[in-house]
Amino acid sequence: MKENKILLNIKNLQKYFPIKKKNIFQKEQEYVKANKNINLTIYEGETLGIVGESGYGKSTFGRTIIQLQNQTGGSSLYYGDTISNFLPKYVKRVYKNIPKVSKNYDVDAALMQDLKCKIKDCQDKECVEKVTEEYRLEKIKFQDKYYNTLRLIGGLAAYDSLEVIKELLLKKYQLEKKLKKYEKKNKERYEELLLLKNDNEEAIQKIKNELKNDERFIKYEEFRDDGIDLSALTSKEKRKIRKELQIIFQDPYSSLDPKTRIIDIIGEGLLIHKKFKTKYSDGYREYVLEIMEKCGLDKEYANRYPHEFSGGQRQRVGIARALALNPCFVVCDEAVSALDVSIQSQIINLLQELKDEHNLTYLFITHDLGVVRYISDRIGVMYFGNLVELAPAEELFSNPKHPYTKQLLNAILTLEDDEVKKVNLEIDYDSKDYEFKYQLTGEADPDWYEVEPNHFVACRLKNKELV
Ligand SMILES: Nc1ncnc2c1ncn2[C@@H]1O[C@H](COP(=O)(O)OP(=O)(O)OP(=O)(O)O)[C@@H](O)[C@H]1O
Repeated sequence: MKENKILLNIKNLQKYFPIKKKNIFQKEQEYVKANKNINLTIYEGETLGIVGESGYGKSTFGRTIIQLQNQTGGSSLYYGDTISNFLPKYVKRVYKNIPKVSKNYDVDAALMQDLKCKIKDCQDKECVEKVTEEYRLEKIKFQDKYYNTLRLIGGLAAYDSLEVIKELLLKKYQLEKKLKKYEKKNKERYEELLLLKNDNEEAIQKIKNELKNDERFIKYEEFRDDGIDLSALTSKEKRKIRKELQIIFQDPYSSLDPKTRIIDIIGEGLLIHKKFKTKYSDGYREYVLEIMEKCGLDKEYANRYPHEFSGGQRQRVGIARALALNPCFVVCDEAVSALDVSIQSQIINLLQELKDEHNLTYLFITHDLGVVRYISDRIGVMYFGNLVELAPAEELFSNPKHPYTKQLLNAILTLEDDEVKKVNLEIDYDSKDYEFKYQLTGEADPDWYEVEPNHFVACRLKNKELV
């Protein structure tokens, strides 16, 4: 792992799939809660493994982060690009709504505070649990409502006239947009706009200087964050950013179009993202052939069809397709699970080599604990749509804390004996500072507690002051 630069910061990620109503009288919409409330930071250059049994939401998580599926709650902040370069549309919307949203902020923040106090007033454990859960859910709603605003405007939220802030920031957005447009087309206009931008920046800075010692300014300024919220992008923007966020699928048989030649499968994204105009453009063929070679595919095979390849070779095609656009983040969704063991290790080695060469970051989803231990820097354990434990790979294997992680590791250790001894998850698993109240219904314990440095576990804290 390189010097710990954050690439993605995932906050309260939620993905619910609506279930078709059983009949016309059913009023309440029901959901499959595939990802419930996931919080996670992914660092540039790391391989983060995600393990858990089938159906616990691993694939959904991988696809939702890169917005192949729409996120139904929370934010996924991406730092591989900047707000001022990408200029997402939601930023304009947030600026427009500053006065409206801010009007309710203090009232809602006070309500949150009341709820927090209510926990302290509780007389029994049952009440504490109920109000804590209520607080947790309200906090997610609160963050969804306000955090994109606070991340973008920071301490400026403390200024008396939010109309002025709104106008200044909207102007900033528009100028940045125009600057991008004229950058290559019209040097004179570009210079003119640059002067206007400097004026605008000066005006904003003046307000910041005025507010510098204001308590509220300091408080709000801490929220400032340059991450792009992937979940707030439009479909078009999601497609645009997808070139940086790629996925390698499990099944090398079904994920490749049987009627398309290998060269066209690998090059398709290059044309979609306009890296080349057509497949006859100068350099296109050479570019694709070079990627093929890097991924261990003979250039001679460029015009062949997927069915002419073995499983391992097809997976190399899948990798070449994902890497053609030079992404920085790649989700490997059970990328080696369908392959024979000997081929598996070749593909894993290829992924490692490519990672070093291109400074990639991997989210490596698998149910294979041997593979995940070998390839990952850190591992997250998924249980019923929640991340229940996160730790450096060796730490997780040598010092698992969560009952489900223990069960998972216990299962591989005893599989060879043909007898899987499962830990009973329904027990209270006690320790000095934290406990697990785990039921097989899969509701997660609400606290995400750092039990050792970089080792997090979802549990309940006995003593809330520890947080
Ligand atoms: N498009 C969808 N529509 C409705 N439900 C879905 C959809 N995709 C996934 N699910 C449901 O979400 C839950 C999590 O599925 P997911 O595929 O993410 O799990 P997984 O841990 O990756 O399992 P596997 O290893 O078997 O793929 C499952 O209950 C699944 O049925």
